[in-house]
Amino acid sequence: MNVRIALAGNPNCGKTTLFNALTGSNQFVGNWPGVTVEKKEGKLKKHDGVIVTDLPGIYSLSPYTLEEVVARNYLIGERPDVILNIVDGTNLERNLYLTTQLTELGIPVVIAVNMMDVVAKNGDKINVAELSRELGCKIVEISALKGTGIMTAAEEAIKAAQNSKTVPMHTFSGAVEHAIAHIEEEVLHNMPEEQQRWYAIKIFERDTKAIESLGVDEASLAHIENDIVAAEKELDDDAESIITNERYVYIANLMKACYKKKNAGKLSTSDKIDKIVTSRLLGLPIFAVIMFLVYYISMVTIGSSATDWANDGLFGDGWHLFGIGSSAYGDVADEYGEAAQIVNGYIEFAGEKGVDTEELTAALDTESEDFDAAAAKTALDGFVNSEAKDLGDATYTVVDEETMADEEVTSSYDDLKDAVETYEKYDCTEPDPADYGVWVPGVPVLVENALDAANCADWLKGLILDGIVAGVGAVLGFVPQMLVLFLLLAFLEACGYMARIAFVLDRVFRKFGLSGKSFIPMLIGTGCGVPGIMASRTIENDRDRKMTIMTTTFIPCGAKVPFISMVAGAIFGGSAMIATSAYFVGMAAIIVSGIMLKKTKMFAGDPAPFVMELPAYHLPTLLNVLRSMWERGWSFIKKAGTIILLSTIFVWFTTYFGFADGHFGMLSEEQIDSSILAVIGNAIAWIFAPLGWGNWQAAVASITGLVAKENIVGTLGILYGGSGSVYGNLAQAFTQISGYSFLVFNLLCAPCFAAIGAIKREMNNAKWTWFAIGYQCVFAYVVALMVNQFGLLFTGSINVIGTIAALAVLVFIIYMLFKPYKESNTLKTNVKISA
Ligand SMILES: Nc1nc2c(ncn2[C@@H]2O[C@H](COP(=O)(O)OP(=O)(O)OP(=O)(O)O)[C@@H](O)[C@H]2O)c(=O)[nH]1
Ligand SMILES: [Mg+2]
Repeated sequence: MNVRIALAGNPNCGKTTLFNALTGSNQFVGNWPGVTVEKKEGKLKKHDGVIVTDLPGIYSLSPYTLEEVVARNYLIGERPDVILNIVDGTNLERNLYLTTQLTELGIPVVIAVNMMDVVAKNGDKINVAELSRELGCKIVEISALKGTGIMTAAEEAIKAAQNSKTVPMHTFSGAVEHAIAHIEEEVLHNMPEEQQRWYAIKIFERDTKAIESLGVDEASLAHIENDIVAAEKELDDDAESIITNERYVYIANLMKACYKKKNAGKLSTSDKIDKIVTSRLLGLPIFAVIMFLVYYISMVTIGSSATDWANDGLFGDGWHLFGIGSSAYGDVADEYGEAAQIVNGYIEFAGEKGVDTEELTAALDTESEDFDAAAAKTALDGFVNSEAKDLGDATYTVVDEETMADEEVTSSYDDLKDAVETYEKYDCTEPDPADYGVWVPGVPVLVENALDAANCADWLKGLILDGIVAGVGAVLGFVPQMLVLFLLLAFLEACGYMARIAFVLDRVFRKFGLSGKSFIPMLIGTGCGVPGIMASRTIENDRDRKMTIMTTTFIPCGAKVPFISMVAGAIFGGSAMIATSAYFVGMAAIIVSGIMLKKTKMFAGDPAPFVMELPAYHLPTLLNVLRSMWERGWSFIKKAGTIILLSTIFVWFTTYFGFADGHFGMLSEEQIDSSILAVIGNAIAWIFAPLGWGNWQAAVASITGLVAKENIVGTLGILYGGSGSVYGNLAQAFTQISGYSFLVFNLLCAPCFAAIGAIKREMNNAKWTWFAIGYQCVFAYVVALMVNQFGLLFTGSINVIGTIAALAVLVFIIYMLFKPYKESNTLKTNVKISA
């Protein structure tokens, strides 16, 4: 027995929630219309041979947007065995409009009235028995969220598929029915009887698609037209409006008979919240504050401490279990570190002054095999009591660990004596973190020990440690931060606030050629650009949609976050401003591109009205929020285990192998400049020289970023790993200006291959795809050029040609921004306005 159940209903009525509950799938659920944009199939739990299909939401069977076409084509073209019509019980009147159409298709229909938990809480009453009798189909009350009634609904659907027909109970007024009967007789008599009515009504509405698909001939059409015109005359309206209006009148009567609202006329809580949140005055400021909080919490407070743990602890030297002992150890380590710095500085200074310090240095070397604390103390005491006495103040250089900057320090003889005392207190040995609480070694340490124990070959050890662990670890280190970000976004989505933002932002977005609905693709794009680009399907207007596809990936996606954090940490001392500014740069890029592109011929067209329903606010379930957080986070982790792993292995091999000293082989740290990768990088680095970072490492990282943006971090991690910390080496390789230019370029340029694929699919046109990618790359290049050149200008090191080029670009952009443009006030295409 094979049964295909289709879940059909208005957007945001809970189809996907029900689908997940029935099939055990994990499809995305969000509290706004248009979450599902493709049909999804799943097997019904505990029932063999029953396939459930989740469809995008539709308001009617006359589709406006792309994803509505998907749903309609499935219902009409593939004809499922039964339709399970999900109806939002809190929005009965509007939802039943679709129901009246579904019952005409000649496919058995079972209605599931969803959100019954909310209906009950509001104290509203639905007379299900009466409604079922009026509509002619079985009705089940359910709550997809709580899981009540859902199996009953599915089982009723299976029963209906096997042995019942749904006969539309609703009839139109006499003249219309007369015309419909004629149409059925004239052109549809060859069709199975139950399917005739739906097509007859469509032909009555003069639906060109239906007429074309049936291939109705001219003569019959002319014949039918007489009946239609007669009905139009009698009812004094056009055919399509007659049908729409009569459906609404019918539903209004149904509602009177079957629905009792408890607090009729009063504002609901959602309405009250919306009065503030979407108000003209407060809407935008509230949005700004909430977004700031989201990024502050995830990037600065919780997120960054979690990320520090992951980077320095889990994928670093190690960490204290539960953090116990880490502050005690921190104090001790600081005390020892300061003392050691003075002691070493003094010895270095003495060496410069001609004192023979060789023996002393050897005695203090804790790495050496015959290190002995007592001997070290004796040697040091000897130094303090004789040679050091005559030296006076010592001046020496210290290298700052974070910034790698050199610093001149002067210490007196008394400082030395104090320092030596402290130093000897620790037996001239760096304190061991394991003495303070439970010390868990980091992954690299564990792996290194294991490899040493296994007597692993040097090159393999290098590949595993410097290649795989360093590269993949650098990416995974950012998982905690991203999970916090995704958690907060999932909450905002699920409670219903995101839909409000689309509404609030529409007033702003409209000014630069986008729709408020473009916000949702961009928002989803903060997680990953691929679903972000796909979400643009809900935008009705073709121009708005293309523009959204082109600009969505300007917003930093999850994969770009690690590299933004890396630039901020290494080059800008960990400033939170950098991460925040990346989102502003992304936003600004969208705005500027929108305004400029809108004025080109390609994007000229009709303005589109904003139509979107605002879902009721509700407190999301913890499970749903966690699920959506995990979905996004998991895809990030999965990528680290596959594509990023392969890329890091590739980067490692090409980094450590190459031609040096006349033969091909493995290179030492100092010879990296002759590696295969360096040769490739050097060949293209000149392109980026005007942007301030014409070094081969950065060029290579930008290229590997096209495979997956996480690779930028992994690649830089390997290329700048060498001796010293990655951050320190990066700080030396970039200035703040060139670092920011590097960030801006990689933020705005073409997205990863997966997202390019999504652009191609959604544009469905090679020319547009290339235009989009080309535009993104050129735009990224010129913005980075301006950052670098104007930055240099302000710091006084001018490059004449570069500055002129940057100025020319700036002038062009300003010209495009202020070039007069008038969007037509009238619509050029015909738009139907229905009730
Ligand atoms: N209170 C309550 N909320 C529900 C119920 N069913 C679904 N929801 C919520 O309604 C919102 C929309 O759910 P989805 O399953 O994404 O709706 P959909 O019909 O698939 O929406 P589209 O894919 O946009 O057409 C989510 O926030 C759900 O948590 C229910 O029975 N009770
Ligand atoms: Mg859905």
